[in-house]
Amino acid sequence: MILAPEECGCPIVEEGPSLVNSPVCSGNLLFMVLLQGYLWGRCSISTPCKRIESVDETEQEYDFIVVGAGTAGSIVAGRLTENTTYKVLLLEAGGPEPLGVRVPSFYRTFWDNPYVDWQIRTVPSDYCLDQDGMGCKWPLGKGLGGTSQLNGMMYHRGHHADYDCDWVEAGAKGWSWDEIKPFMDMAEGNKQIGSLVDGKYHSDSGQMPIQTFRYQPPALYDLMDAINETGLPLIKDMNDPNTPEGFVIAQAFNDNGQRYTTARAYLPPKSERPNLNVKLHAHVTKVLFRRKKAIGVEYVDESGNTKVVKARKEVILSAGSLTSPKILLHSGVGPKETLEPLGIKVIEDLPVGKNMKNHCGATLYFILKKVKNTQVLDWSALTDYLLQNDGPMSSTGITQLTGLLYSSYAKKELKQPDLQFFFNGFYAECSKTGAIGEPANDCPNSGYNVSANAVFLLPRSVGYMTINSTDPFEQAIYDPNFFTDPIDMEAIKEGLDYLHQIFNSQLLQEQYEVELDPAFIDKCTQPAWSDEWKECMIRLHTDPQNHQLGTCAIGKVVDPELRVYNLKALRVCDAGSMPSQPTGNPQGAIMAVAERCAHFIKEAWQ
Ligand SMILES: Cc1cc2nc3c(=O)[nH]c(=O)nc-3n(C[C@H](O)[C@H](O)[C@H](O)COP(=O)(O)OP(=O)(O)OC[C@H]3O[C@@H](n4cnc5c(N)ncnc54)[C@H](O)[C@@H]3O)c2cc1C
Repeated sequence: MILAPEECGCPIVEEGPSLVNSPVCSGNLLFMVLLQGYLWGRCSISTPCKRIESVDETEQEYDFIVVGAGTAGSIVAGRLTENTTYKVLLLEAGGPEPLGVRVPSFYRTFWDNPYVDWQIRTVPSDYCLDQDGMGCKWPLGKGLGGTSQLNGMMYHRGHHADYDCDWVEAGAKGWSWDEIKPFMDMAEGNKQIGSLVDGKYHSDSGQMPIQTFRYQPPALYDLMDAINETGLPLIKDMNDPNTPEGFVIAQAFNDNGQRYTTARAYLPPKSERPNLNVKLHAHVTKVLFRRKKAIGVEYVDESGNTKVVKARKEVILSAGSLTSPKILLHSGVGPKETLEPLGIKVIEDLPVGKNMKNHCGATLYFILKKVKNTQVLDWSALTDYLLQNDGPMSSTGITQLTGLLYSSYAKKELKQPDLQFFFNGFYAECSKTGAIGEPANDCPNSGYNVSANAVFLLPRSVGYMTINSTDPFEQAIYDPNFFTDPIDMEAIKEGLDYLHQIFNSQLLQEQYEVELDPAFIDKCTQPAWSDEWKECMIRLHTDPQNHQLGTCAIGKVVDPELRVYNLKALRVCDAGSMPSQPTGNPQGAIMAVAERCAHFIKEAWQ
């Protein structure tokens, strides 16, 4: 039933950008206006009684200050305030979660929207050449839930060797698989134990709901059949250590057809948790110190006023791997050769920002010349969604399929696949009029567009971030240094060969008549699929993942309990604290880092 707003029990406050002006879908005003209105009116989607309200003014002092209400920060603040004797302030530069991010099929809709995306660009380079020579675009979440508002929702825990070998060897003592697993379990609320996945490798007691999306488009099953035809494995659970390799419909952070950000999963409204104050539109500019002890932070509020707030016990930075180091640098914690020339007083000389790592790959664009029904957002999809939380709007199309394989550089005995594959298309994100059965916007003239990505998960190239200004509102400098190690390029080429096999399969050729999209290959004039062509495509259509980490790594900037070395009362708890990549999607590991961070803090202050 479609409910009228007054039946929700709390007033509906429309916040954040609307779907109506989405750049992904223009020209369908009436249908999109109605769709947005129906979503707001559906209480189980807009959940007005669970709204996280921002305090007007912060108090002078709190026990703990958490900076950033993103993926990790929401968990840290949610867990700390379970202890009702702690008064916690959660400061977030962005605003509330826009309603549209809850709809899985709109998962790309808010990329590049300044309300929810920091719109980060890396330094110009000889890759990401399809992005106007201005460096790579890195979408980065802003607002409640942080990047868990924008991401593809795939749940992966990484492989045991990521922790047992890579993390521990990098100095993360106490972070082996067996030691981190309890915290993964603490976060995971798996809804398919017994029906799809094995309880030995999953937990159902955590706060984050996890399951496969309810809906899979028919094209996804064709794609799986094509993969099967090429002889590549299909698996049921990519988190089962016995099946590390294969293609799978990923389990995702969702429930009842809706995305769950960590803010939604962990942060109760003010009425239920009075010891938690959330201040939105509060941009933290620096940490304040008395000698070597963090005593509070400075932030700028929505009116442009600079405020100071004190912490009795600790300050926890969870502003993400690209921003926690930036705040540290502006506070005087970082390499002295960076800080001194800028005139920033050095509080502690540490290699902040120096170990920036990210997964990297390439995107190939295809046209399906012979397509079946391509329109996936229409009245029928909207009705399925509103009435049953099901249908095309409740999933991410063929993006919910992923695959993990070994390149020739992987150590198979470690069961640590180092290539991952993603697919994009068949999203219910755009419609001309909402009429059932009409073709999608990009049909039928040239065909229907899909794309696929091959990503190397253990890149050898290491980047850095730094600042060259004392203005905390200026973007920092991000240089991922992709391909400085030639192995990274070679491994991605192997990944492209797998995609070639899949898209060249008899099934996809016969049923979809697939070909490379001429609009995306015309700059690479070498013979298709030659080594030179692949390198050209990789540099042109580079696919930097948004899995940046390591900028405040354990063993370099923070100790194994996530405390900044040689300073008191200051921790970094987010992707930046992770010393190296999990081989897969990182949010599972980031949630475990945040759970464990809260655990360390509670233990320290009990
Ligand atoms: C497009 C995309 C797709 C992805 N897909 C997946 C996926 O399918 N599965 C997966 O596991 N991972 C995925 N990821 C990666 C994953 O989402 C991120 O690694 C993770 O969310 C990062 O968590 P975090 O807590 O470190 O930072 P964030 O979630 O980014 O949180 C940082 C928060 O701090 C706030 N903040 C920043 N600066 C300040 C400041 N100065 N003052 C106050 N607040 C501040 C930010 O606004 C933000 O809310 C994807 C990422 C992207 C961008």
